[in-house]
Amino acid sequence: MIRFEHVTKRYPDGTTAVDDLSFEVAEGELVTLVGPSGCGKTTTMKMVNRLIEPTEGRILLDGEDIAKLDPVVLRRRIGYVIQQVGLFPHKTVLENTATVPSLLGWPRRKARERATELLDLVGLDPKVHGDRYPDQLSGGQRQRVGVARALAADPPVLLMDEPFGAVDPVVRERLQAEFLRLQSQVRKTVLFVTHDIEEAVRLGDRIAVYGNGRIEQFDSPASVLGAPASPYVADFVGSDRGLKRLSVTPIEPGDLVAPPVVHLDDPAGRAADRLRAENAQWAVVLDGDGTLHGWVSAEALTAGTVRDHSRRMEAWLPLGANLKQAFSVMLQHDAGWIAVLDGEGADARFRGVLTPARLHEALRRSIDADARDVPRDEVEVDTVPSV
Ligand SMILES: Nc1ncnc2c1ncn2[C@@H]1O[C@H](COP(=O)(O)OP(=O)(O)OP(=O)(O)O)[C@@H](O)[C@H]1O
Repeated sequence: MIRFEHVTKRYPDGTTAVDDLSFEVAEGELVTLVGPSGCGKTTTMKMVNRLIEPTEGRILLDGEDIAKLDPVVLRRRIGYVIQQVGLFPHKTVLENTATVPSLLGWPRRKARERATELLDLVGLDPKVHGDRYPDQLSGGQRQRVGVARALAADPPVLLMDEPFGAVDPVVRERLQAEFLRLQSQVRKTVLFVTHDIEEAVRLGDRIAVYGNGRIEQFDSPASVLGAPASPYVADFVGSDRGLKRLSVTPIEPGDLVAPPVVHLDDPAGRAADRLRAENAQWAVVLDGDGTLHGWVSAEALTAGTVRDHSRRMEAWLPLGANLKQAFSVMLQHDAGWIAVLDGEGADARFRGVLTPARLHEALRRSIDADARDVPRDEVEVDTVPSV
């Protein structure tokens, strides 16, 4: 979709901002460009919409050399979001959002309808915020309008230059989560510049780690964190990269253990026998239809049915949630394990449980799997015996 071929940018004063860059962004992919200040990220991005022209090399958009396209026509295919947002102060939020469709000559009503739809999509209520002016919005809301405006003409490509850089960390996290949700719906091809490695790993399908005009590593977030290509990258991602990697490592079926399972209406005596036979202290309790109800301890199973003794289990996640969420849920519920289901709906089935030891093992196996380029369930790691 976007292809850089040996692109170099030298500014007139002799600064080489980008040096012989070659990489490709696939259709619908979100690539984050991350690196310290001044390493060439913004220059890279601005060459895509021709705010800056390369000195050497070429950039292809859908196979077409962008140097041969009219810049105005080119920019219609590219949404652009920057940190300073750049909303027109004398125009309402709705008018700001409708800017590009209006420029493209859409009928006024259609442009406003589209703007209304977009505001909704980025989490702003058009009825509440649509008629306000930019200075009547919070920083986070202004950023949302910036994203809505960039998406208004439905361009296939989005360029985002530190779009969430100016808001506080809490708002920033929320905007990132909302943007991920939005991207899963609209599937744009996105180049996203940030100097924040946490943001880069959270948002990127792949990350380009920049160092002085060159890409030092271009890889999945898990690989960049698990197997940095050079001491420079290792230093940039930080010594706590194992911890950061938790957030990009999903829970897989092979990570789960299968504890004894009993049903709500089982007689307590029979359930107690099962647990004794399996030498287990507790069991997972399922409803009649196989959905998760909770858990029961072996010693509680005295008389009646399992229902009389079982406790509700709030500590659960769906498969595919990441290990950081798993750890966080364990801490939040002070739980020694969490249940893992095959989805989030009311009919989600119980798949197994994740324990702290298995969580650690999953992390180690995923690092090993990336280093050896094999699927995670093919990796064996030595398990530290429990004490
Ligand atoms: N117009 C210009 N003339 C000369 N040098 C420039 C110009 N614009 C940028 N540079 C230099 O090119 C290099 C790359 O700049 P660029 O803005 O691409 O970096 P960046 O990685 O986006 O940095 P930041 O994170 O601080 O925005 C820097 O050394 C910068 O000083």
